[in-house]
Parts: sequence; C-alpha cells; structure tokens
Amino acid sequence: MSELICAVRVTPVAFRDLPLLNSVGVHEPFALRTIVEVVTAGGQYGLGETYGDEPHLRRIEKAAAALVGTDVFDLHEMQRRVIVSLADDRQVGGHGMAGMVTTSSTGDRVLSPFEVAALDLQGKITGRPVSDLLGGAVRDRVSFTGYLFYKWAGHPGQEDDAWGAALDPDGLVRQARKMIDEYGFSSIKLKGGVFPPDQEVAAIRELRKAFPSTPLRLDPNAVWTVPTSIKVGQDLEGVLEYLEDPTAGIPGMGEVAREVPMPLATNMCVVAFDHLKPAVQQGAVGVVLSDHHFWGGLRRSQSLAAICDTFDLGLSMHSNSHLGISLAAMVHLASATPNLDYTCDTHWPWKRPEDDVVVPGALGFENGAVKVPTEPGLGVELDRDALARMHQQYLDSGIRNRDDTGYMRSVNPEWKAPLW
Ligand SMILES: O=C([O-])[C@@H](O)[C@@H](O)[C@H](O)[C@@H](O)C(=O)[O-]
Ligand SMILES: [Mg+2]
Repeated sequence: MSELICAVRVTPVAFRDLPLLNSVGVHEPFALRTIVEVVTAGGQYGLGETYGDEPHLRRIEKAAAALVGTDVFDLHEMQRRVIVSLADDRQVGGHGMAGMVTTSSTGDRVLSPFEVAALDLQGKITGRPVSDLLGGAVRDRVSFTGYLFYKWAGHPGQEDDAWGAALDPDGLVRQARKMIDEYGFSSIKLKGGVFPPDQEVAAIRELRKAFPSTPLRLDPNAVWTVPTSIKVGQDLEGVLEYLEDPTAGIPGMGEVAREVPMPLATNMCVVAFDHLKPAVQQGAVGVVLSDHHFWGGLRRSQSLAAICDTFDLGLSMHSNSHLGISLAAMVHLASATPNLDYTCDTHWPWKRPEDDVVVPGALGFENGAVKVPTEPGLGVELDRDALARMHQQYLDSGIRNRDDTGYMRSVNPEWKAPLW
C-alpha cells in the first residue's frame, strides 16, 4: 500500500452559529472552517480541520498543492514544503480568530491541518489510534469546560434560539445549568470583556453561589488595563482557578501576575514558540492555553507541553468554533499529554449536532468528557453528503472572513471595542 500523497482536497464550509458576545463584537449567523483531506495513492484519506478565513484558505490551498508526492510519514518534509509554499506570502492576518490571537507563526497555522491529516493516515495505515502515535493515551477520557457566553436571545430578525438570552448574572446561571445538565461539565469558563468589569465580577460571584464547588475561569480577551486587571484579580481571590488574558501583551501580563493571587492563563500573548522565552523571563503567565490549530499540529503541541513542564507552567487547551475533526484531534492530543493540568475549552455546545462533516456517533459527551477513540487514526469518518451541504452553506452564506465587529456594527452602528 502506497504511503505517498497523491491528492489533497481543501473544502471551505460554514455552519450555523449563535449570537455569542465578546470583546470584539458578536458571532455571525455562520462560522467558517476549512476541511482538509489528504489522499494516498493507496486510496486512504486523512482528515484535518482549520480556520476558514479567506487569506488562510488561500495559504492552505497553496500548501496543499505543494504536499502532493510527499510520504505521509515524513512530517519534516511536509513542514519544509509548507514553509516553502509560504515564501512569497504577502497577505496580512486572516487567521480567523477575530483579534483573539495577536500574532502567531503563519507556518505553524498552515501546517496544522496537514499534520493532523497525516497522523490520521499514519494511524489508519498502522491500525493504531492517533493517541498511540503521540506516545500513548494517559487517560481514556478527556474532560472539557462548560464555556459560557453572554448572548442575545437570537440573531436579529430571527426567532430566539434554544439557549435564549444571557445578558446578566441570572441569564448566565441559567445558561450554565442548561449546559451542565446536557453535557455534565464540571468546570465553567465565562467569556468576558463584554460588560464593565464590576458586572462580570458580579456574574462570577453568582456562578460561584449557584455552583459552589465548580472551578471557574474568566476571560475578557485583554480589554482591561493593568490596574483594572489587578483590581479584578484581587477581588476574585479564592474564586477563580485562573484568570485568562486580563490585559494585553507579555509586559502587562507580567505586571498583573505579580499582584494577583491566581495564575494568569493566555491564548493571546503566548501563541508561538518565540513568545515563551520572554513570557517565562517576565513571569507573565502561569498557564499556557495550547491549541494545535496555531501551534503547528499535535506533535508541535506536545513540544509546547514539554516546554511548559520544564518551566513549571500549567497547561490548558484553547478553542474556537469548531467541528468534529478538530474535536477528535483535541481529544487525542489531550489524552497523550500527561501534564495537561486543566479541563479543555470547547465551543462544541454552541453548534447544532446535525451541523458536522463527520459521521455522527463517534464522539459524545458524558459527564463533561469525551471518550478517546480507539479506532485507527482519529476515529472519525467524513460524511460526504454533509460536507457538500456545508460547502453549499459556505457559498450561500456570503461570509468569507470572520467579522464579529462588522456584524455588531450592522446592528449597533455606535458600537466601539471596549477598554476598561
Ligand atoms: O469565540 C469567541 O468569541 C472567543 O472569544 C474566541 O474567539 C477566543 O479565541 C477564545 O475562545 C479565547 O479563549 O480567547
Ligand atoms: Mg482566551
């Protein structure tokens, strides 16, 4: 059976999303992803999933063409070809994270879905699950966090969705109850940076009252100044397991970290390998939120885990809106990362179960955790009808780049990004 790549298919898709609020605006009615299929001459395919914004999609298409002819076991050659394919790249941004990641290595972001697809194929060829290729699962279930968002009752002009509004502490407690009832999560994260900090502190206190022993996190996506961050951190002593990206940049995070009692976590100021040294030197973060989509895939995320271990940094996992291929990859990676100290983030509850490109049934939540697939590869199969339907949805949606701010301003032209 040949292990050479004979084709790489790249398909942008869109799936329904809910009006989730954040510091840069509000989620649009559709979220974008790109599905990557790496096909061997032997007729097997491996799957990867990544962001769907146009500049990123163009880079993915170029890299895909460059990978034809490589061996799926030669990840170094794949990485080399990806980097070469980007040599004359002059596009700016377009990473699909709406400003939630300040900078990151473009090469790692482009490599990621191909590396995941190659590992999926390696697993299928050898008959082993991806977790085995990553050194073996140290846990057979991976626990996730109930990820709360302030939200509108529904998209403007549409019916209310099943989650309803969450614009105050009571709304968030209702949302948390529904999410915990349906998924069984045993920790909670609140996406903040939407209302003034005292209102978000009040919301965290209500959540603490409603869920007295559940670990809590708050993430305002760096829209607080250093003094505000210190005040909130000190107010919430003993309430948060970590405070995520209260303020922007490594130096600012370092100033806050010295004055607050809980660890600071980040998926904004440490998002590439060259950020680790200054972050460690300045004591800026206690917990790095890894994310294989921008750290270069599963094996490079394991390198990140080793660095965190060396420097006594905690490790957690970040998420954006995603589909089942990404969930499977996150689960395999988390299962094979011994020093993953916290439950992982996921946006999973915010998408409809029928909106996916993988055949249903492979991944399910029980008690807030997903069982690590034991089938060869990632353990998920492509549903080609669903892929075609969701690609059509992409074409029809008219959305080509995530634009939370533009969508917010189409509803409220006066809206300005906050800084408290
Ligand atoms: O989906 C969102 O609105 C989130 O704010 C996301 O874009 C962030 O990247 C992320 O979840 C985070 O932890 O910062
Ligand atoms: Mg974050």
